[in-house]
Order: sequence, then C-alpha cells, then structure tokens
Amino acid sequence: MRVDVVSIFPDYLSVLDLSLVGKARQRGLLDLRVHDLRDWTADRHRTVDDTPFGGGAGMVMRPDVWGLAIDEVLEPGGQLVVPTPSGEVFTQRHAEELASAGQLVFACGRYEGIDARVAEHYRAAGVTVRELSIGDYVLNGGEVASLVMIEAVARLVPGMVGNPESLVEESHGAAGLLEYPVYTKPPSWAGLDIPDVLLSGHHARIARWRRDRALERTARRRPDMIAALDPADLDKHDVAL
Ligand SMILES: Nc1cc(-c2ccc3ccn(Cc4ccc(CN5CCCCC5)cc4)c3c2)n[nH]1
Repeated sequence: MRVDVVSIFPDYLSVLDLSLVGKARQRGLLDLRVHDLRDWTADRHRTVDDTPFGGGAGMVMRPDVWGLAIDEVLEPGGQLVVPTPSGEVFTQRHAEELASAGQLVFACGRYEGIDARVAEHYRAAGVTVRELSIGDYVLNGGEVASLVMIEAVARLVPGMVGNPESLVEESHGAAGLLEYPVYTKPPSWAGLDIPDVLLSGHHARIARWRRDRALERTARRRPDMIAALDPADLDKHDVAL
C-alpha cells in the first residue's frame, strides 16, 4: 500500500519512521511518502493561504496550490483523505475500508482549513474523497489526525502486525464490544490478585468471563455501543440482554 501525506509541516510526520510503521516501510509493506505543500507554490514567499471569502477570522488554504500537489501525488484509483473537524468520525470500520485501498493521499490542512472546492473538484472527477474527523475536539491542523489514521490503517495491512490474531479480538472488533481487562505476571501485585478463573486453564470459563467483562465495561462506558449491537450478535455472547 502506498500512503502519501501532503503538509506544510512535513517534519511532523517523521515519527512515522519509527516502530510499526517504520518497520513496515523497511519490509516494503508500506510505501510512505511525505511531501511539503510549499513545493507546489510559485511565488517567492511560497504562499499557501489567503483571506476567507465572506469574512471571518484566520486564513484559508488555497485550492490552486492543493490542486497542483494532489494532481501530482494521487495515483489512478487512489483515495483522498482530508482530516477535518467537520468530517465523519473515523472508526475501525473506516480503518478497515481504507486498508483495502491501493493508495491513500492525506491532505493535511492548517489555518482554518482547505478551500472546499478541493474536495468538491476531486469528487466530481470520480475520486473517493473521505473527509474524516478523529473526534469532537479541534486540533491545529490535519497532521496529528493523519498520524492516528495511518497507524490504525497500517496495522491492518497483512504482514504488519506480528500476531494477526491480536487484530481479531480487540476493542471495536467484530464483536462490537470494548475489550476485556488484561493481566500478566506477577499474579499478585500491590495487594491485588488476578481473577482466579484466569488461572483455571478452563478455556470455556475464561472465554465466558472475558465476554462478561467486555459486556459490563461496554454497558458502563459506552451504552451507545450496546444500543448499536445487532440482536443477532447477542447469541455470540450468549447473553439475553
Ligand atoms: N478531529 C479533528 C480534525 C481536526 C482538524 C483537521 C484539519 C484541520 C485544518 C485546520 N484545522 C484547524 C481548524 C479547523 C477548523 C476550525 C474552525 N472552523 C474554521 C472554518 C470556519 C468555521 C470554524 C478552526 C481550526 C484543522 C483541524 N481537528 N479535530
């Protein structure tokens, strides 16, 4: 999978050279390229922004500069991801969908955002454009949101994560529940012991205990996820709610 990131702060993305994503690049699983938007400016000041039509505070990023950058970077069939506070909230489902793309181009806005015609232009040209938020809070730009989404997508690329099984059971997985609590050695710490069932070696009981803890946790912290459960899935947890 090829991932391109366009930003006026390309160094912000250098953290991607570390750990999981860094290893994937070395192993050729991920072709990650970071670009400086200012490379597509033509003036001496390398201007990427201007005042907003209709007035209002701050500056807006120019469509012409973004158009030159995206035209050069986006491959046929590639998808455009535009982080924005006004987007659909990014979820594991989006990560799964994005992981099947041949190329993703992340357009990192700054200032008050990118001229709306950029997304409109590429949609009209038949490009899949996803305007995505990573949560209901306002960041200073799209770089951090892109890092979050790239990590969530990259770990789903086959061969990325050592133990693919760990991708199945996790929170926000197919079960639609939060994850159960996890424990490791020592069995007793700070006067706290781990639940006996986890020492029993009784796999069915352990699986049941984990399901129950996941349901409890989800009901307490994310009632919205309980409400969203498909009744057909409930028998997977063999619990009548
Ligand atoms: N999940 C999430 C993603 C982002 C994100 C993503 C991309 C950019 C690009 C710029 N910013 C900063 C920014 C965006 C919007 C405003 C308010 N808005 C401006 C237009 C007129 C109305 C009011 C203020 C500052 C970004 C912020 N934040 N949170």
